Amino acid sequence: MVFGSRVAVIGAGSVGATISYALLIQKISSEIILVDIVEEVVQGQVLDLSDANFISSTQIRGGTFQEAGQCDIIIITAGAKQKPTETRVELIERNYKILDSVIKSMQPIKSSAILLLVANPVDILTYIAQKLSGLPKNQVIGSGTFLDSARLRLKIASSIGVAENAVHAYVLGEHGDSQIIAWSSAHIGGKPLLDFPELKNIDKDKFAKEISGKAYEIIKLKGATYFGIAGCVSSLVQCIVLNQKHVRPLSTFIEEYGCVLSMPVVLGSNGIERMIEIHLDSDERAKLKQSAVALKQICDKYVK
Ligand SMILES: NC(=O)C1=CN([C@@H]2O[C@H](COP(=O)(O)OP(=O)(O)OC[C@H]3O[C@@H](n4cnc5c(N)ncnc54)[C@H](O)[C@@H]3O)[C@@H](O)[C@H]2O)C=CC1
Ligand SMILES: CC(=O)C(=O)O
Repeated sequence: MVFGSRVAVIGAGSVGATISYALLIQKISSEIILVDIVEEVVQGQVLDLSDANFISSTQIRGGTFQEAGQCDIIIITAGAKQKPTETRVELIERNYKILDSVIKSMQPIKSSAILLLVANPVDILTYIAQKLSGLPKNQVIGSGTFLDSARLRLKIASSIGVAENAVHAYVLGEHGDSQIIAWSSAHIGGKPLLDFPELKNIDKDKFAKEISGKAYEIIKLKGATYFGIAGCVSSLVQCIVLNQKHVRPLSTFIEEYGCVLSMPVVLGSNGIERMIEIHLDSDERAKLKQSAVALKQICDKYVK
């Protein structure tokens, strides 16, 4: 456990509770403070999660928005989730209002805090949180396409027969329907991914649809996704707390596009340290730009 690493989880629904459980198991934070507008939900989750306290050195309790604002890492999961067939972008009206009220209720936010957005549409909400929170942009991050990239690596790893962490491949852009797979830079052991016989003749569009459609598939079957994102977020918390400087595809402000999208970034204890300029071919670049223009139009409706 790293002494003094306090994490707030705002939103104690499926995603917030599962992230809290992953953090408990990870034993990296000193304390988790769970916050929700529905007090009974917080009480219930804390009682349930504290039954697992015997396997952890991390304490969990309910708290106020003000206390959350003073934590080292503030994870925002509060928000409506997609109904089957609903897109993430369609959540913006509801989740903008929730985010606005959460950020106002936490003010003044600790100046060194890292704000980690998870609620959807995560890229647009990250952009809005960068504007509303008053924190430097590198401290306001979205989980972005880290989860999509994990889905991609799993699928590739199982078709080639290597470990997932041997697959160097990213989903970039929107954590949503316009995301792109950066095929042109993807490799295993330095060999371009598409040179592997197992992948040489794949239908890239169909493959990409399976990755971007995985959340829809899970939501259709069980109503929500939460284990994958909890794994992603707890590993991001570890990276921040231990200043590990891993490279992850996260929602970050892209100067060139004037909006927030996922690109590979170096993550450390001060947040995003820098973006990695990944090679993209002209088709990938064009699709990314198209996605950025569409997202920026939505962002501009909410904050200038
Ligand atoms: N970025 C990603 O990869 C993923 C994002 N998500 C997103 O996470 C969000 C949460 O999903 P679930 O936990 O499944 O939903 P949920 O409905 O189980 O929980 C949402 C919680 O937010 C709370 N809430 C609403 N307004 C609030 C406010 N003003 N202050 C504090 N709490 C408030 C609700 O009371 C509820 O407990 C959704 O937007 C979902 O789309 C889900 C999975 C992956
Ligand atoms: C719900 C969501 O954003 C996901 O599982 O990718």
